[in-house]
Amino acid sequence: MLNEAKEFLNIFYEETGRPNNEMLDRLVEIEQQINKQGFYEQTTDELEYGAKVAWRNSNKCIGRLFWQSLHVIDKRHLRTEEEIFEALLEHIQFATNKGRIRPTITVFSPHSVRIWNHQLVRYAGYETENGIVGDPDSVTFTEICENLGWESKRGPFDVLPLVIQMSGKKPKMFDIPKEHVLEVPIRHPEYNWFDDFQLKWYAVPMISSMKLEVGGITYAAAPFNGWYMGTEIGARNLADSDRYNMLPSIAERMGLNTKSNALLWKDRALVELNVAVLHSYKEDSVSIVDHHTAAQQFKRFETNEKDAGRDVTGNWAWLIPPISPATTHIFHKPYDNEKKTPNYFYQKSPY
Ligand code: HEM
Ligand SMILES: N=C(Nc1cccc(CNC[C@@H]2CCCN2)c1)c1cccs1
Repeated sequence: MLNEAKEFLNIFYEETGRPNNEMLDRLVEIEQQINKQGFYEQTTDELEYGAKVAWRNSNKCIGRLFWQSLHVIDKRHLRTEEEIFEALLEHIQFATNKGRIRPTITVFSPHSVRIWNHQLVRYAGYETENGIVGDPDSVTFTEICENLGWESKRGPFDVLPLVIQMSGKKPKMFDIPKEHVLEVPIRHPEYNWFDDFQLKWYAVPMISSMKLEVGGITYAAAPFNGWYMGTEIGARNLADSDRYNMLPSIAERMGLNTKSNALLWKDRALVELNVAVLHSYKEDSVSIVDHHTAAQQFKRFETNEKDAGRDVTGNWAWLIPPISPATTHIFHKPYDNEKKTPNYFYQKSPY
């Protein structure tokens, strides 16, 4: 832990222009804390910078240009599930900001809290005798919520409750008041029949299942949000055959012959679904980025990093968008997938 603390302190002091002698004093303090208690407590400044650098080091993220503008909320002092629930509602409200989404992370006490949700807002999924209703990705977690007593409406877009567990205790479940959840109905700029699908999606993606690692300290509950790239919703969440599987129905309404692959009916339906997603979010003034703009922003990130004398690391397979990947510069170059810390990592499931 001391070595990881030293490595991080070097980055923190060097990149923020803090004096070297202060770093040495701080390192003595940290070494004493570790020798005495087996761990150390980071200052809010250290934590804030660490969370930003962790974003900068996230190899799968195309949105890293804005890494320095992350809002970091320090909630390490909270001790009860109720306080944590309140802090999560504050996060949702602050990040949503009536649609002008603010990239934000809330950091809770290391190792003592787990949030069982994959994302703070996500739709439930139900196995029924005639297929799955809602989001197939959520079926397992939905069953857990129902076993914990959650009353579900068994509809296609039911927002799941928050499940918060303090170490050593049973998890507690909290419904999110619906006025906290901003959603966007999906409509198409030209095809009026698109409304008949009654599709919608939530405005803000807030990942709550990953851990933040900074300077040897692991924060197992540190939910973070950005805004969506349109393809996440239009080319995966609503399109995948094992998600909302909308392509056949859209192609049908477009009058395409779905018997012949060569007519590219899937591709035409995909493009129109993505046009609809971007159109709907923009018309409702909810932040979103198309994959072409996102790739251009990522190019600027690469240039900035080079100018800062840092090597950019990345995971090519995740960085290319799922539609028209070869129309972006990313497709045409390799990326070094070296894992640096600070960073965000997967962690073992709490259930
Ligand atoms: C501001 C707008 C942002 C956009 C448009 C964006 C875009 C994306 C996209 C499209 C992915 C791939 C997700 C997938 O395919 O499932 C991704 C992954 C990721 N992003 Fe970003 N991002 C943004 C902000 C952030 C922020 C604020 C953080 C953390 C502070 C972050 C951390 C990550 C991480 C850790 C992954 C990899 C997730 C995994 O391994 O499953 N991103 N991002
Ligand atoms: N735009 C976003 N998308 C995003 C980022 C990280 C992780 C995810 C969810 N990825 C998991 C899904 C499910 C399997 C493959 N993709 C989405 C952001 C979410 C939080 C900050 S940015």
